[in-house]
Amino acid sequence: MEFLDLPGCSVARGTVRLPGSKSISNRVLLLAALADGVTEVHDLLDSDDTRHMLAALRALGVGVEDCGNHHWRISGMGSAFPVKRTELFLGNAGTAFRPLTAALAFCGGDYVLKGVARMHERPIGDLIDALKQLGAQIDYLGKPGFPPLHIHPATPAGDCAQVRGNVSSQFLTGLLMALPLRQKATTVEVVGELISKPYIGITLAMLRRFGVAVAQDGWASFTVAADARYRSPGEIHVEGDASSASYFLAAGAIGGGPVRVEGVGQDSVQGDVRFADALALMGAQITMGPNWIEARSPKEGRLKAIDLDCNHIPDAAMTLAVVALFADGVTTLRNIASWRVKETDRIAAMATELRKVGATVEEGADFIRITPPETLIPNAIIDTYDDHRMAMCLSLVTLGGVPVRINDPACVNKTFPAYFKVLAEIAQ
Ligand SMILES: O=C(O)C1=C[C@@H](OP(=O)(O)O)[C@@H](O)[C@H](O)C1
Ligand SMILES: C=C(OP(=O)(O)O)C(=O)O
Repeated sequence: MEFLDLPGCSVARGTVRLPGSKSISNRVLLLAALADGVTEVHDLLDSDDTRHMLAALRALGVGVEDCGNHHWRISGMGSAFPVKRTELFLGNAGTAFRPLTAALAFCGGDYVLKGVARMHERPIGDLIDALKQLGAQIDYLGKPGFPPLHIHPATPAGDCAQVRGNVSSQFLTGLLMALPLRQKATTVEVVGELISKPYIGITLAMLRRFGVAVAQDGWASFTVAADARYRSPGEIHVEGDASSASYFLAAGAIGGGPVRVEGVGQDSVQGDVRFADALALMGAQITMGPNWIEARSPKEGRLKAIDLDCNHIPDAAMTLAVVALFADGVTTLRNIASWRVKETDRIAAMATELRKVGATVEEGADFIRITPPETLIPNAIIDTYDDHRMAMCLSLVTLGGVPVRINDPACVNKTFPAYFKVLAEIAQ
């Protein structure tokens, strides 16, 4: 489908059972593949990003069985893959590309890793530099610092590496996931600022579930012991996706509500549940249980603009940019430089598309500032830049009662193939 015409609506109400978390699904799949024993994975996300990870694991010789109803059985290989030479295509899945690069660097084989054109523009140099300090042998097949990559067997090397954390936390995540494969005590030190910290929290939580403890000195240094080894937890349940939850919570905050999302709540390991705090700051009524969150419009009056450092919620913060259209005042979202190196340059893309519906938007290297229009411009034709979050975020404009055309709606397949169907169930 080339485009999807969404009708204007004004009320959002209902309950949404969330699809599985992308971040947790892809971590669990790789750790289960590298563990001793069989792992029964429940509630796995079914989307392009997880399909790329599953296809890669199959190509590497891992036993991967679809038991139906989002239940997968992964037969762990115990620290190495049987297939020693293959080429993997990982689409635009950062959570597959970066951790697989790190893990395969220590698996003693020859591997070529490729992605879509945009993946070949997304930086990976800081990860490769750190892996090389640990003996990894990796060649760039295109532009230095970017995929595609050719990975060769590692050579013996030292026990400490430094990694820069200010471009993507996925580099540190990849390293942490790979360290137990070295069977040698190894320390990784973070040089300078570390962005998107809650994702490191997800990584550490998943490593713990698979039997690996990481000794931590704040966010500055991480050590994995020589005898660390992944062990299957037997069964594991994937939480609902907290970033996907943001669209429905925003809908509840804009369109009256209540909208309840089920699958994430106050017990979640995902940093993006903190999106609910940002909505509360804007005046939305938020309630939370262990594994659900509910959002309604403010008790009185309209939503209010905010000025917020969004470094801890880089993905869900995009949703705030659209909520800003419905808030009184000027909203500024800060410390979001990483938006520029994701599925597209998200600061530029968001600015362009919000202007189409009448907003005044200022952008800087690491911020976006949005002044809502008096009235939204109807029938905007929204471009989505092959970015699932652009499509999902901009669909919320319809809650202002204006129809919107979304170009290339299928880009939501990256993390949430059923998104528009679910939105139609709660938005009237
Ligand atoms: O580790 C993860 O699962 C992710 C980390 C974040 O990336 P950065 O660390 O590049 O901000 C986030 O944007 C991405 O969608 C998922
Ligand atoms: C940045 C994202 O994806 P990736 O995991 O490919 O980095 C995202 O889903 O918003």
